[in-house]
Amino acid sequence: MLAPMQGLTNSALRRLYLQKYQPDLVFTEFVRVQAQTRKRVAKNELSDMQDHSAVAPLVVQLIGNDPEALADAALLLQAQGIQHINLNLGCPYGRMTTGATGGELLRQPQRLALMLKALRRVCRGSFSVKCRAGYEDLLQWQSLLPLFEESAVDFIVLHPRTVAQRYNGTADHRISAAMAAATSLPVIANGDINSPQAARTLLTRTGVAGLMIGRGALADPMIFQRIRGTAPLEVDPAQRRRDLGLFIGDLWPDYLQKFCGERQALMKIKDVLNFIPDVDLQRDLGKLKRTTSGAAFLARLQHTFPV
Ligand SMILES: Cc1cc2nc3c(=O)[nH]c(=O)nc-3n(C[C@H](O)[C@H](O)[C@H](O)COP(=O)(O)O)c2cc1C
Repeated sequence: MLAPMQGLTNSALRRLYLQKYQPDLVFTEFVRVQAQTRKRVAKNELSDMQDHSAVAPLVVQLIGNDPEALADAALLLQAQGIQHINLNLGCPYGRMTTGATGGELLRQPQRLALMLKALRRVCRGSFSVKCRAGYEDLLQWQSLLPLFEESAVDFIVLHPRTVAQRYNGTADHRISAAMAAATSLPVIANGDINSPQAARTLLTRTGVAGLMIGRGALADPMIFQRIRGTAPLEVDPAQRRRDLGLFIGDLWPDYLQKFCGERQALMKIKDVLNFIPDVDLQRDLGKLKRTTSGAAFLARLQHTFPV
């Protein structure tokens, strides 16, 4: 499944992945649930959800801390046809002004239990959580697991770093294996899955039910197909350029349509380019990122990443 990534996995990017790269499931960026207003979810966030859910399941990820507001938001989304809800328990950049959210909630198990209960009560489709292994302690998941089991979540996405670690160090998938062995709930492993080979090893060695891939799927959109064996495991540098040229070229018209104006679309597509890590492509990607108009962007793309 394609991971939720704020600022990146908007409806245009998700649509392209579903049409061409076929993850089994896509997530929205996190959707902030407002406890202070009766609306609960901002209008622009709602409009970003109304598309492709017929092609593959769309999971809407909520972030918030108020049980009642979260339940209201889930009801509102379900009334709009959304069937799958996920709760963010991993974001390390909580907004403290409106109370602890995301990964911070791992420090508030009592509140968390109320939130899980409230959401489970109203979610008629799947209700899942996405969490870190712990706040500061990589073993905290052991005390969180009974909470997830009691509230009968449908699956757990585990990113086995602590919240305090943010993105430092590496995701320790021995923890994913340990969690999968400790519960009958499906555990989805997430974090640092950057190659189809690593993905396959994880699937065979850890007993997890599935994989969620974020940055690795931006670096190589075909990773889902490579894992399944419907695309080659490896490609030569010329093919790599062609694949990226196609990916970026397909994304551009959708971004132009989604974002107001060329400037905004350019800014947004450059955010995607930042996640392509190939050392030998950085010079050409740098030139692409320095373009200042749509025409220049396209000309440079066709010149350096011909398809
Ligand atoms: C730019 C960016 C934005 C992210 N936004 C979210 C988000 O909205 N919700 C969430 O649960 N995780 C978010 N994450 C975390 C990813 O979903 C994922 O857990 C993390 O990147 C580890 O997986 P990966 O190594 O496959 O990227 C974000 C990560 C990045 C890099």
